Amino acid sequence: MALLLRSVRNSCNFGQFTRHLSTGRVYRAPVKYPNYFLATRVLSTNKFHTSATHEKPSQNPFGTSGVGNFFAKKRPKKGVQHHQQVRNCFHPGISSGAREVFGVDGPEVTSTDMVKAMMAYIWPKDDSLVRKRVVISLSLLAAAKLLNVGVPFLFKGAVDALSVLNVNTPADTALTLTTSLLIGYGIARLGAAGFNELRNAVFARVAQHSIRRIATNVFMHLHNLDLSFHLNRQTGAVSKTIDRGSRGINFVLSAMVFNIVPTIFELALVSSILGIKCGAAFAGISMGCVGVYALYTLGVTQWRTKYRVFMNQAENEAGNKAIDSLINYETVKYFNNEKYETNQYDASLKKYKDASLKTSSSLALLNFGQNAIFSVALSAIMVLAAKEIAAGNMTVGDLVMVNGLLFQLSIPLGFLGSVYREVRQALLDMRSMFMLMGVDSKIQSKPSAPYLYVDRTNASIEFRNVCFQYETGKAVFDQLTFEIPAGRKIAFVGGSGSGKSSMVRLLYRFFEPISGDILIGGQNIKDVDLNSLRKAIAIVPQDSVLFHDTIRHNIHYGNLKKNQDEVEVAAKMADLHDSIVQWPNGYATQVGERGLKLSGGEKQRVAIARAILKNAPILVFDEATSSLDSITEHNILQALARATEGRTSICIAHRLSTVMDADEIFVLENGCVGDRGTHQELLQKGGLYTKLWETQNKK
Ligand SMILES: Nc1ncnc2c1ncn2[C@@H]1O[C@H](COP(=O)(O)OP(=O)(O)OP(=O)(O)O)[C@@H](O)[C@H]1O
Repeated sequence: MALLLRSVRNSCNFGQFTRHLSTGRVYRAPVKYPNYFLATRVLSTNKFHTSATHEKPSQNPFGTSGVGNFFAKKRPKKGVQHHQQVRNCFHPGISSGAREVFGVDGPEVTSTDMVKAMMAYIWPKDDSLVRKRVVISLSLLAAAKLLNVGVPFLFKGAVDALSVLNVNTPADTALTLTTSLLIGYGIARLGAAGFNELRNAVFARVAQHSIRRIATNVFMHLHNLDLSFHLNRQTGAVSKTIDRGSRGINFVLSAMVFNIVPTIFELALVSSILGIKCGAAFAGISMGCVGVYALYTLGVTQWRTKYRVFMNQAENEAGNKAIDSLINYETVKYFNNEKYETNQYDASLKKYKDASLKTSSSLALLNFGQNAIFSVALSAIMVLAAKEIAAGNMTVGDLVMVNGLLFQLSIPLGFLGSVYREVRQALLDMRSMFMLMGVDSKIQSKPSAPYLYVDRTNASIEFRNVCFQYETGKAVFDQLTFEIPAGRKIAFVGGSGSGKSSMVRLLYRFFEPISGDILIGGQNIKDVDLNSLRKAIAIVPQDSVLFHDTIRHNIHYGNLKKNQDEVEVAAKMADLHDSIVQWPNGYATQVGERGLKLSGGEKQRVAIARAILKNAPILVFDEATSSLDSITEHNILQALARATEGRTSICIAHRLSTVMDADEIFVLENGCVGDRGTHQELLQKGGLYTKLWETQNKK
């Protein structure tokens, strides 16, 4: 049964799966995500809404999700500068938004900040090729728009030429003129379409390039954030934020360059032409229509925005619930809580549904209002034109031209309305992502911090009066003081929660002590380069979580510069090689998400091999052999004894028999080292160590 449960659980990739399982909101182009809808329908409860509640997908020419780019393997070096550029665009200030989404404080981000930040990507100072492409795209766009505006004029000419056919122009001349004008009309339309498509193709490269850089920067930023951020955040919310944010950027980039700016240009051009050719009344009506249309769209969209915010929050909540529940699949089953989990998930889906329904009904109001404004303006202009024709001031061709111009105007105007809606929504989606970019890492290397050069000869460790707490009023360490000379093997024992793992976190500088100092090789770890500090330590953590990749990759991860032979040597030292070669796929065996396809003992041995491969002067084993049977443990302890020879090592253990041979054993008690000595010395002292030993060895 356990095997069956594990195999079901192993067959799912949570990243992919939860994306399918999320609340079904696809920002654009649902056709591209057929599985997504299938999955939402199958897995969601009956109350689940359908895609009909979403706004219509718009013509996003760059329909790919930013997630693919987000995990792009190659990181452009220039991105580092951009990362800084983007971060510099934000004004610091505490935001409740960042706390809601990520559980941490972060800067508030305005739409102007985001547009500025994006401009740094779309017009990069350090990449002339991208800038050239932007210029070419804009030139193509201008050419397409000019041809487009010319189309109604050519048509007017053709109609007027036909209407004078029987008056005073010879038939042949009129027909030739009409034919030429109609050919010109066809060429203009074709040219406009051709330039538009070319512009799309050129700009696609700019957009994809920018999105990749932004996504890479967000990813890099996430890795630079403190452990405390990652302990507070929920994976579902962060991944949704990045997913929506990257797609938002995609949309805003194309909308800004190709819809908003050119449409305003086209509106101004058409209104001026109407004014010049047909008189002030025509221009007045058309400009009035544009003004009322814009005001109405802005006002209603502003009002609708809150529903989108609710939708995002509810979607994050549902995503988190789904991930949490599915990650704990076995626990849910052990306690028969499937119904409870489903109800919890359904409750968050209901919130999403309610917000989503409000979004769609408000959209209907917006669409209707926009159509009403345009229809009234169109009718007024046509009545005016009819009067002018009757008075002999305009020709039928003029009427056709006015009609053509207005219809031509209605397309970008309608599109501008929907683009504005989408842009507002995309900006909201991006806001969370940029807020994430604004969250600062408190633990960083000081500028020009020296590299920590330590080797086996000088890798001593010292804690001097270290006080530390995760939460106010709950001290973990109170004046913790000890010294480990280079090359010594020290064991840390103590009750559960006495702070053994926290001590290692401080050593890695994942957290800062409130007071006191930690020194490695005589250098305060606060003052040295953070990377060099972490390079000096290899750890087998308490929970050995692996990557969803092959066993070879997971061992190799310890030091990517090592070759495959060295990977196998490390596996041999960790007593794992013989097992691996017996598996059908050997070193190419996939370990499953978080190593779920391996047993606890196998995972632990992969983690040991990985730490051995890192070949650092300081080794930390945090309950490294707790999941092993006695024989394997014995073999590994011998291998570890060889691996730790000459290195400074810290062994954290509950099973005291595994640390008896340590040079010295430190007993953590009440936030400091209560007792220290060799195994025999501690037994003679009769303190906590003796109690633990006697309890463990009771027959
Ligand atoms: N991120 C955190 N936020 C708040 N408290 C924490 C956090 N991590 C650990 N703690 C608390 O700090 C104390 C020390 O935890 P730590 O994991 O260091 O103990 P430990 O000695 O390694 O325990 P064990 O032997 O059970 O693994 C515990 O009371 C724990 O609840």
